[in-house]
Amino acid sequence: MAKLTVSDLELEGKKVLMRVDFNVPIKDGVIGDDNRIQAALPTINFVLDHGGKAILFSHLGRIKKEDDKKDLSMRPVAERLSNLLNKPVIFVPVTEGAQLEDAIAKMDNGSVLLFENTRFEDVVNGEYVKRESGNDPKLGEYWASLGDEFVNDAFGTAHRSHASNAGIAEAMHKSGKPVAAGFLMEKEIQFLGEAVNAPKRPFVAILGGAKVSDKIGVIDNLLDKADKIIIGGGMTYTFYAAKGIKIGNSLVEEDKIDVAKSILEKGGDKIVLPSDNVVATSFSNDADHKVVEGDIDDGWMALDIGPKSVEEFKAVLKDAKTVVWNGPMGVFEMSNFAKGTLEIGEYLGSLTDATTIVGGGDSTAAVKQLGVSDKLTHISTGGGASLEYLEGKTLPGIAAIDNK
Ligand SMILES: Nc1ncnc2c1ncn2[C@@H]1O[C@H](COP(=O)(O)OP(=O)(O)OP(=O)(O)O)[C@@H](O)[C@H]1O
Ligand SMILES: O=C(O)[C@H](O)COP(=O)(O)O
Ligand SMILES: [Mg+2]
Repeated sequence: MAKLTVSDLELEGKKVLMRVDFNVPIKDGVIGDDNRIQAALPTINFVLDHGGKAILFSHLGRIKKEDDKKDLSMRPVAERLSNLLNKPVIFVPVTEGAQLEDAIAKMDNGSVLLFENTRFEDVVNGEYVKRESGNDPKLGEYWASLGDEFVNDAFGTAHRSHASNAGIAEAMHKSGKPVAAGFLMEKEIQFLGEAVNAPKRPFVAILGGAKVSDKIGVIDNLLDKADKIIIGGGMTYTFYAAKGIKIGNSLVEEDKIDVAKSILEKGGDKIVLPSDNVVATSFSNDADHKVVEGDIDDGWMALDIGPKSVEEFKAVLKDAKTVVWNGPMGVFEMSNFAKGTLEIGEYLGSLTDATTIVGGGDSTAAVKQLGVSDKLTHISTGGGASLEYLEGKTLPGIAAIDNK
């Protein structure tokens, strides 16, 4: 069903609440890759060009304790956004209260404001209360009260039912205010929709990265859709554990080993695991490292897939007509463990006959860093969101947008 979009709204002089996904890789206040910020610019510029007041907000990282807030302020994002838009961005270092309300009241038409990380609301007075990520209706109502219209352009967060996307939308509906999709949201739905509804086959999914407990369920569901599922990166070792292969100190989610077992039983040879890995003595680029096949001894951790696995994965990908990739094959941020991700990325770039879609904050950063992003069909800003969309799930962030 067609969704209401930002171009359907009356914007002049309106306070336009905009949920964006600015959950970018960030370390010590330095942004690693700003793809997600860039991807939201068309919608932001559209609102500004039409005389709207753009009130932006996003989560950044995960906040579970007070201390997490130190490194996860939105301030560096506001600075980057200001550079990209080439105009000032009013940064408000709080998520509610008089300071925010006053700043909004003072906004001129065509100006931009970004307030602090919405997940700061997850920890209040030192307690992990999850107001944002548990979708506390009071918080959604409060944020909804700050604006006239709500534009959701945060495709990357659409699989979450949080106060800042689903909660606000519900409150807007109750008060008769419109909820529309931004251009990025619209584009992502269009692109991924084709891959879900009628994938050209063989359809191969590649799952890696580190969010094992989040994404392992997706693999289970993708079994019905994909022809092959390649597992790599940090996702691998929970599956190794399920198969009784030794994993040393590699990343593992103990309480998902049973899920991995049942996926392996159900999937049979649809599931492709790496046969060798680059293992290291510690989580550091300077650590001693070597390639091993099969068992990983105690004192070693796997940080990349090995060369044999790369060749095996390429053989599976060779005839693919649709490839969806989420999650790097190794700790690509460290040069000694980037090779698996690089080689798979380059190989995908060479598959000119296939639709190749990469999703995920770090995965996107990886293909950009490695210089292969131009050769891929679509770079999605969604990680978990693109996967759940591909599974055919209804995403709460999308469901909450008004139909036309
Ligand atoms: N073997 C491994 N051990 C530990 N971490 C790994 C391993 N392989 C990859 N990673 C890490 O996984 C992280 C990325 O995983 P993640 O699931 O966040 O992917 P993503 O593309 O960012 O998706 P999303 O947008 O859902 O977060 C990287 O920081 C990378 O270093
Ligand atoms: O990076 C993502 O996938 C989204 O921004 C959601 O973040 P989350 O996995 O921390 O909820
Ligand atoms: Mg990530």
